[in-house]
Amino acid sequence: KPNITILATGGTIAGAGDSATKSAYSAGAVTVDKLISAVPSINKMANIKGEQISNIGSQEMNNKVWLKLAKRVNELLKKDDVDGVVITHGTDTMESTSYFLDLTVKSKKPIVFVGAMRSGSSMSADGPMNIYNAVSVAINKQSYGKGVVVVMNDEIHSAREVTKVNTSNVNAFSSVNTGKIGTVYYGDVHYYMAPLRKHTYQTEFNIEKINSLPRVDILYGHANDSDVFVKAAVKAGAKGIIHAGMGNGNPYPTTQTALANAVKEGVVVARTSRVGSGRTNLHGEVDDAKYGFIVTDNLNAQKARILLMLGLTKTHDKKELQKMFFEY
Ligand SMILES: NC(=O)C[C@H](N)C(=O)O
Repeated sequence: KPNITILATGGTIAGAGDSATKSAYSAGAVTVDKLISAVPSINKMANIKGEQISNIGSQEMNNKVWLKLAKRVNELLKKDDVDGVVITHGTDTMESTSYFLDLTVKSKKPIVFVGAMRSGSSMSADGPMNIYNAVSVAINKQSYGKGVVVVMNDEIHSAREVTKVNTSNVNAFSSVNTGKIGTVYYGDVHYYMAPLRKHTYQTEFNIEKINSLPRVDILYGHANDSDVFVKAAVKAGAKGIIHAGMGNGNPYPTTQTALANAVKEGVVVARTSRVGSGRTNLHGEVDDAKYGFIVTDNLNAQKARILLMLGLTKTHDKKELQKMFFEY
């Protein structure tokens, strides 16, 4: 039997409430052992070990946990007696943590994120089936070399592509630009696509000696916007700003001037879009060459933030950073 380690970080999948029919609950309430014992059938598929990394609602996710988790996964997957990992995680920031690991874990072995939209005490909790499916994906030979994947609601998504698209439905995840890469139905795994952008074993980012990450802020553009938040971000010490602009990443004029000034002060400004799908293209309505902006390709703001943080650990050269956005 393959050896799978389940690393628990918290989330609704580890949540508990007082009533099966009421919405109130606390995320990160039960430990990894309890999560594993709720799905005894996974012990028939694999030798399962559990580790607790954190026990938080994923809205509390932070750089410290990201670095701890990524370093631990790198360490585990180097071992001959670990064949893959499953990471239980809250759904609010699962798209960010999974992408962080996609860019920092150097292994071809399966790395599978899983969460739940209903807590363990809820009627028709989705966690146990999601965990069963996640372990099935982690032991599947076809999962090798596919980078970090997210398993939710019978679907397999690539970490780069997946985003949370619903606040409360069980069907809360979608890969809006490319579609899911596979399905998993009662443990029956089928892949249809593989990610082409660089990930995991192809990554140039090395976090082994890194204990903190550069500050990158996200600003959300809107009609009648202003320059105050750009100035505040620069003052707070941001090394990068992701601007989620209107349409094809368009900032409001006053905001655009402030962003151009931020570039002059050495801040890397990357344009993305608040639309939620599609590429933010260079030199559309914005003269990127003139202002010194770069673009995030089709990454949403929260994913672009991660790539820029990691990029800034290597270089401040805008050409090189722009290249990364076209490669990862
Ligand atoms: N469904 C969930 O997991 C939501 C929760 N707030 C979390 O992200 O931890």
